[in-house]
Order: sequence, then structure tokens, then C-alpha cells
Amino acid sequence: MTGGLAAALLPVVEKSGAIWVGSSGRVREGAHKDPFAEVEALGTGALAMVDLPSAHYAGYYEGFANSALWPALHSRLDLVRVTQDDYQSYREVNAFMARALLRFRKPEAAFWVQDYHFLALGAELRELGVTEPIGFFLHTPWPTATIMSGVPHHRELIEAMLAYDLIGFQTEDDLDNFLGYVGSELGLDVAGHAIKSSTSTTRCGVFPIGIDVDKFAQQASKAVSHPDVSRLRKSLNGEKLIIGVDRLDYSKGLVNRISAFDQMLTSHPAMLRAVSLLQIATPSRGTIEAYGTLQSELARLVSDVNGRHGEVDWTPIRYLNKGFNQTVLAGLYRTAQVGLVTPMQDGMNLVAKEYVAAQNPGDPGVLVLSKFAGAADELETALQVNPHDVEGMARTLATALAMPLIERRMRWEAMMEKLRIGSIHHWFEDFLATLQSAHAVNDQAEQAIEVAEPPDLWPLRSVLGRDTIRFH
Ligand SMILES: O=P(O)(O)OC[C@H]1O[C@H](O[C@H]2O[C@H](CO)[C@@H](O)[C@H](O)[C@H]2O)[C@H](O)[C@@H](O)[C@@H]1O
Ligand SMILES: O=c1ccn([C@@H]2O[C@H](COP(=O)(O)OP(=O)(O)O)[C@@H](O)[C@H]2O)c(=O)[nH]1
Repeated sequence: MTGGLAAALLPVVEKSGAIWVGSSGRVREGAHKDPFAEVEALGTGALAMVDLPSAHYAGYYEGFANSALWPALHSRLDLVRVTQDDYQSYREVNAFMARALLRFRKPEAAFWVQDYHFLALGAELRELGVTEPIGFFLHTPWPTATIMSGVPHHRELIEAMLAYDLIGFQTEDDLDNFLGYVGSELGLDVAGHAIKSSTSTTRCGVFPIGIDVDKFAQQASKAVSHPDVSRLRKSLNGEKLIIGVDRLDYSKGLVNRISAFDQMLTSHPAMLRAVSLLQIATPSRGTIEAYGTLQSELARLVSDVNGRHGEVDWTPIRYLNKGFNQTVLAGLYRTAQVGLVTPMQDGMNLVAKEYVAAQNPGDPGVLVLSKFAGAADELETALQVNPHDVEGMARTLATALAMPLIERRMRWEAMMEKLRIGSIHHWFEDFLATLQSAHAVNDQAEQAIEVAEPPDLWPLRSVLGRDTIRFH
């Protein structure tokens, strides 16, 4: 699985005993009548992979989720392509997932819904009579009210979100934009970070997602002996390396990034043969037109840059359209003197955090980071750039490559401190503790809840009695 959501959640599921119910990526005819899931133990927790109804999968995933919500959430209304049927499928799959989740319901356990694919899932669970705490976390940005109002059915969808006890965002800007929408478009009272509707109160908050920084650092120091990593090191012949790792997505600013590298080589001829770029662009959502178009545009651009600056024995850009596991990525990050992360918009961007965690403390590399990534709020000592300003990025790249060790270490140490404070385990515990207290407000009858301890979401093996189970 590629993507920050999976990378972040798998380790917390493993450690916390939670069960993560998600799409198996497979479809099944008639699934809407009879949800099918395969459950697999993962550490002390479990993964339940549900087959989605075949009639609605495309309209839901490629349609409303990734051709309406994703572009809008990343402020790209120009890329929104959606039909009424797509919206129906989105709602059907949200309702279907609510029914599937009921199979995993357990008294006093909380439900925590992840991401824009399931904005209405909380409302569907309430319809089915669920009274337990239900929280929601958005991994992407939340744009301005004007942009959000360009999404068909935005009002009914966002009203449905008010069924959640707690809604979490990555940054203060996302939270402010959401509360701004609720005030201006829904006309609801917002007191502090709480939204009061006729039936309940929804609390909102900021919970920046993190990584397991020490685990990642250890992985990186071991990974340098991995064959892929040592082959890369050998092939560099003393050249410096800049690395980019992204899903192939228009939100990641890949075209501007390659153009900035091109510009830097043009304006600093001394860099020719002295530095190269390794860009991993892992295929993602390939059946959607905007992604196919981007893939062709990038292939042309990389080939143009390599054609102009390359030599018989030197290639400026190593461009790879494939996925790597995180052990290899950790070793590749550690090999590179510069981590180049330039999204036009990004909820958080875990690659930025992983690059920092993977560095050699005695000789750390430099992170060049877009100010439009959520991670920029915490990683203030990265070299921050505006991805719309290609020339500015080219200049910053040259600065990063020439930065003295003392400055690199000061910047890196400050970033590591931030990463340790905001680890993935802190994110998980903080959200669940806040969810319990938010729910207590909505549930007058409920007894005082211990907020310091995250709830026991599902000690799965004690219920199932074995590691893997299928059910209809
Ligand atoms: O499952 P895909 O359609 O292939 O997409 C992968 C994931 O991409 C998005 O990730 C977001 O979550 C990260 C962790 O919080 C965050 O750092 C990043 O900025 C976001 O873009 C998407 O939101 C996930 O749902 C997808 O699984
Ligand atoms: O080939 C790849 C490319 C990326 N990733 C992981 O995918 C995540 C990407 O998360 P990020 O937040 O940067 O962006 P997203 O793809 O979620 O938008 C990171 O944990 C990467 O280590 C991976 O495992 N293999």
C-alpha cells in the first residue's frame, strides 16, 4: 500500500489493538446486500478488508471521492468531473460501509472514520442507531468556503459531517476554513471550536499526523546496506543527490519541481555532473484522466531535461514510476543531501518527515519544503519554498546544496525535536482522548469518562479466537 494514510495507520493498529476496517480494493456483485470482509491479525490489532459493491465502486472511488472531493480539497476546482450517479454511489458506499462496520461494533468502543472517502459515514452510523463516540479525521487540506461551495451537494454532505462528535484537521488553516464554511454556508453557531446544531455539538480540532521517528531513524541507518541502496551509492561516484518521493499526483507539484531542477542546472553550470535528482513517482489512481495526463506530461518533461543536460555517461534525472517499500525508501532518503518536497497543496506530507528522520545525525541533509504542505507548520527550519515560483525554488536548491554542516545540523536538530513531540503515537492518543471528552458533552447520560487512556477499540483475537477469519 502506498500513501500516507496507510503508512501512518498500520503501525498504530499494530500497537493499539484497534481494528481497521477498510476497502479491500476488490469489488463483489451483490455486496451491498451482504457485506463480505476478510479479517487478518496485525500485531495486537487487526485489518478487516471489505469488498465494495461492484455497481458503485467506480462512481464512488474514481468518481465522487477522487474526481470531485480530492481536486476540490486541493483547491483544483478546474479538475472536478462528476455526475449525479457518482454522488449516489458515494452515498451508497458510505451507507454500505456503515452496515459493514456494525459487524465490528462492541459496547463502549469508539468509531474513528478516516478521510474524505467517508464524509457521511458518521451520519449513516447514527441512522443505524449507533450511540457510541464517532470521530472523523481529514488527512487532506480543507480549502476556503468559496472553493468548497463548488462541490456538488456540498451542503448536505457537510451537514452530514455534523453527526461526528469530533472532527480533526491537519492544520489551523484547515480548521479555520472549515469553521468559516460552517458559519457562512450553513449559518450555524460556532463557539470556539464547537459547532452547535439543533441536535448535537460537534467539536473540531487540529491533530497534525506524525511518524514513529525513532523507528524510522533506525530503519534508515540499517537500510544503507540494502542492495538497492548500496547500488545507488556506488553509482553516484561522489556526485550529490537530491531526492523526491511522491505518489504521481497533481497536488504534489512535480512539474514545477522538475522545472526548478532544470533551471538550477541552467543557471549553475558548475552543478552539471555534480548533482543529480532521483525522483520516485509512484503510480496512483491511474484510471482517472487527470492522472494519466500528468504521467504523460512528466515523462515528456523529464526526457526533455535529460536530453538537454545529459551526457553519454551522465543522466541528470533518474525518474522511476514504481513503488518502493519503506525500508528501501529510508536508505534512499539517507543517501540524498537534499530532500525536495514541493506540493502545491498537501494535507501533511509524511515524506518530508521521513526524510528528516532518516538523516545521519553527524552529516544531515537539507529539507526543501513547500510552504503549502501541512508539514511546513512544524518543520519551520526546513528551507521553505513557494512551488509557484520556479526560479525561487531553483535558487533555494542551490543554497541547500551549498549549506555548511553547522547550519545543516542546527536546522535538522530543531526539526527532529518537533517530530519527536508530534509522533504518530501522540496523534493517535490525543485524538481518541479528545473524542471521548467531546462525546461526553453529547451524551448527558454517559458516566464520566477516563480521558487520559485511549479506549480499547477491539481486542480482536479474544473475540474471534483466531488470527484470520472470513465472514458473510
Ligand atoms: O489510496 P490512494 O488513493 O492511492 O491514496 C493514498 C493516500 O493519499 C492521501 O494521503 C493523505 O494522508 C497523509 C497522511 O495523513 C497526508 O500526509 C497527505 O498529505 C494526504 O494526502 C489520502 O488522503 C489518503 O486517503 C490516501 O490513502
Ligand atoms: O513508493 C512509495 C512511495 C511512498 N511511500 C509511502 O507513502 C507515504 C506517502 O505519504 P505522504 O503523506 O507524503 O503523501 P500521500 O501519498 O499520502 O498523499 C509515505 O509514508 C511514503 O513512505 C511508499 O511506501 N512507497
